[in-house]
Amino acid sequence: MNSDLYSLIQQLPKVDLHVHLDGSIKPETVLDLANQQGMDLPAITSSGLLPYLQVTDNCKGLNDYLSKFQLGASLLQTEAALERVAFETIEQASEHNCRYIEVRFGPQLHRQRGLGLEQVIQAVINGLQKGEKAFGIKAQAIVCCLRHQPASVNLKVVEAAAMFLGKGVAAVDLAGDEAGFPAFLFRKVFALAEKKGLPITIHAGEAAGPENIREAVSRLGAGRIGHGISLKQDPVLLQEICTNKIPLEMCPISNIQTKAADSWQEYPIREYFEQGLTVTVNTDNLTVSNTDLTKEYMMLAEKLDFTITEIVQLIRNGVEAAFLDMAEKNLLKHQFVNLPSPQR
Ligand SMILES: O=c1[nH]cnc2c1ncn2[C@@H]1O[C@H](CO)[C@@H](O)[C@H]1O
Ligand SMILES: [Zn+2]
Repeated sequence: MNSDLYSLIQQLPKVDLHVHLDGSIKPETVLDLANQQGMDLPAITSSGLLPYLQVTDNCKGLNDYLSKFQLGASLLQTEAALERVAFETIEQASEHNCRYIEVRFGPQLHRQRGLGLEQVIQAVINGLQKGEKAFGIKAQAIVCCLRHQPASVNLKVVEAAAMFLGKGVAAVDLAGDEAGFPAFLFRKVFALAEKKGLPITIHAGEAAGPENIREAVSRLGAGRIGHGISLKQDPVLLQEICTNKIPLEMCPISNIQTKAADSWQEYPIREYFEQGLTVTVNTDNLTVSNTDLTKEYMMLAEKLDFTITEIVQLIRNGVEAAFLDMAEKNLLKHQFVNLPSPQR
């Protein structure tokens, strides 16, 4: 590995628009929480826990990837645990000079011990706000609807998210098993989100074709798309997304692990970038994917020859795509004015 390049990338100010709380619990924190909660674990060291929390290169696909969330979620059932893990997500981001982050989670997954949706959301926001103060990072939450859950549950999630709009929640999302539950099933849910004025991002084109991306932007009101890997299969749609400046939240390391792309050579980020799409680079899941922002950009440099100038452009795209109003975005932009842009 080129360590000069690594430290240059690490030092660049960055943003992360797509990171899941429940996929980013530090293994040591899993041990600690299990200890506090009297819960049995399948291993007693943090390295022993990794196979239960993290995928390897042998990950078979998105559903295999999603199986790594069970253990962590079982420990995120109290306000204290949620607040701690939200805080630690900001702490981990700060180690890579992240200046703005949107952390997402499905509040309905954290009710096993009786918490209400609003209590879960408030606990996460509390942790994010503590992290903002401690590390000088601006943080917001994104609330996820889940594909395998009934509309009745997702509608309640949207209602709860709307109560926190402008008070820590930036947007709503749709996550989970894309191949099993296509986007058109969620029209009622996202009609409510639109009615409530919630910005919308949808995981689409990760484990299924471009029809889910089309549905997301044309029927569900998505202002951003999570991943969008299969967009290249529909050049007309690609042009529409480009013209309408709808950002793609790409997560390169996760996208290779879930087999959204079969190899780095087939990963479409460079062609999207060169065609003028608003491509952003994000982590998806710090623990499940064993990643961080520096690693993501390093892979783009090493596997796809992205230069520092190009990396800086990807970072600026992320700032542009943030779910912030004009005034807040302009404030954030101040932190990205004097970036080094030497050619490698
Ligand atoms: O890359 C992804 N694609 C689809 N769903 C995901 C991905 N990463 C995480 N989740 C899902 O989002 C839930 C809330 O955070 C997680 O529990 C997981 O099921
Ligand atoms: Zn995701």
